Amino acid sequence: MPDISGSAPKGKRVMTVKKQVEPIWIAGCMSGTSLDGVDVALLRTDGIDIFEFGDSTFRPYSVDEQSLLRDQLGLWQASDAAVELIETAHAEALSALQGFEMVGFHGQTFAHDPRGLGTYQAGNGAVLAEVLQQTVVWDFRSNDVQMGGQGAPLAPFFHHACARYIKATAPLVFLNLGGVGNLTWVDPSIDDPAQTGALLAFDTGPANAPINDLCMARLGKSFDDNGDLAASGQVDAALLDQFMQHAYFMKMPPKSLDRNDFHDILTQVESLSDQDAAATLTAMAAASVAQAMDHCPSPPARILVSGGGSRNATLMAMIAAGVDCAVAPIETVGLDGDMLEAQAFAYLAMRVKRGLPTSCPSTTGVAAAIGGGRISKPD
Ligand SMILES: Nc1ncnc2c1ncn2[C@@H]1O[C@H](COP(=O)(O)OP(=O)(O)OP(=O)(O)O)[C@@H](O)[C@H]1O
Ligand SMILES: CC(=O)N[C@H]1[C@@H]2OC[C@@H](O2)[C@@H](O)[C@@H]1O[C@H](C)C(=O)O
Repeated sequence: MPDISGSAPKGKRVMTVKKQVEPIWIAGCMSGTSLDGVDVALLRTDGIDIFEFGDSTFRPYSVDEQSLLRDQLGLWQASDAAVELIETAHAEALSALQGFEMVGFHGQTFAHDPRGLGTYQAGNGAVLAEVLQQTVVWDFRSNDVQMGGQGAPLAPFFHHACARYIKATAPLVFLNLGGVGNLTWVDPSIDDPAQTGALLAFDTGPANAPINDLCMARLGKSFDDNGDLAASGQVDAALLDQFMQHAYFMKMPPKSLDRNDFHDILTQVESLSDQDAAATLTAMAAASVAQAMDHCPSPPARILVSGGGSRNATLMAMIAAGVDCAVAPIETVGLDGDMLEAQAFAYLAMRVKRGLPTSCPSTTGVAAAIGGGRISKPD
C-alpha cells in the first residue's frame, strides 16, 4: 500500500504519494586504494534510510597478492591474474557472511582520470553473480564519468543517510582517511541528498598512501603504526609550504584524486631522515584536511573520522590542531569506521536497484543528479 501523506493549506487538498519499498539486507564490498584487503559489510536499507547494520568481515590480501595488485596501479586493463584474484577474494569474503539477498560490488580501482580516460574498477560483477548465485550491483562510477562527473566520491549519499541515522541536527563533516583523504559536508536538515545545499564532497589530498609508500620503501613496513615514526620526527616547514601551493588545493570542489596523484612528494622528502620524512608527509595529509575546511559551505559542528588513518594518533592530532571544531573517530557515534565504505556500497546498490540517484553536482560535479551501476543476475 502506498503511504499517502502531506499537509496542505485549509480548503486545498494536496497529496504526496511516497512509494514504500521493503528494506532488504545487502552485502556491500570495498577493496580500497591502500590494497590491504576486501571489506564486506551487511546493511538493511530501502536505499533511503538505514534500518540496521549487520555483520562484517575482512579478507586481507597476502604480501604476494598485494604486490600483484600494486603492479596494476595506473593500468586501464589489469592482468587476468589480478582480476581473478579480486573476484576470488570477494567471493571468499562474501561466503563468510549469510542472510543477504543482494551484493554491492565496488571492485578495485586501478586507474582514475575522469578528465581524460575515465575510471577503472577491476572485477566483473557478472562473474561474481554466477559464482555466488546472487544479484550483484556493480560498475557504480562509469555512468557518472560519462555524464561529465568525477565518478568519485560516491560515499556522500550514504554519509547523508548516516547523519540522519545518528540524528545529527547541525552540519557535520565525514572525513575518510584511506590511501587518499576524502570528506563529505552534510546538512542533515535537508531530507533529500540530491537537493542543492544538502551535500558537498571532494577528495582532500593524499592521506595514508604516501606514508605507507615511505614506510615500505625505507623500513619494509606497510604503514606507520599509530603514527609513532612521524611523532618522533620534525616537520620540514619549507616542504610543507611548497606542498600547500599545489594547484589542487585552490581548485573549487567537486574534485577527486587518483592514489598516486601526489606521488612526487615522496621524492621531495628523499633527503630527510625516516622520522622527519614521516612527520612531513603526515603534516601534508593533515594540512590538506585543514585547507579543505575553507571549501565547506559553513563551518561544521564536528568532524567524524573513518578509515585506517583514524588509528594514526599523530595524523589525528595534527588534524585537530589545524581545524576549529571537534575531531573524533566515527566510532564515538556508534558507527564502524572500517566498514563505512563497504556499507556505502550496500546502500548505493539499493539506490541503483530503485533507480534513485547516487551522485549529484555537489558530490561529483555531474551536471544533474543521476544514478548508475549495472545489475547482474545469475543465469
Ligand atoms: N594502527 C594504525 N596506525 C596507523 N595507520 C594505520 C593503522 N591502521 C591502519 N592504518 C592506515 O590505514 C590504511 C588503511 O586504511 P583504509 O582501509 O581506510 O584504506 P582504503 O579503504 O584501502 O583506502 P581508500 O579509502 O582510499 O580506498 C593502512 O594502509 C594504513 O596506512
Ligand atoms: C576512484 C576511486 O576509487 N576513488 C576512491 C578513493 O578512495 C578514497 C577516495 O579515493 C574516494 O574518492 C573513492 O572512494 C570512496 C569510497 C568514494 O567513492 O566515496
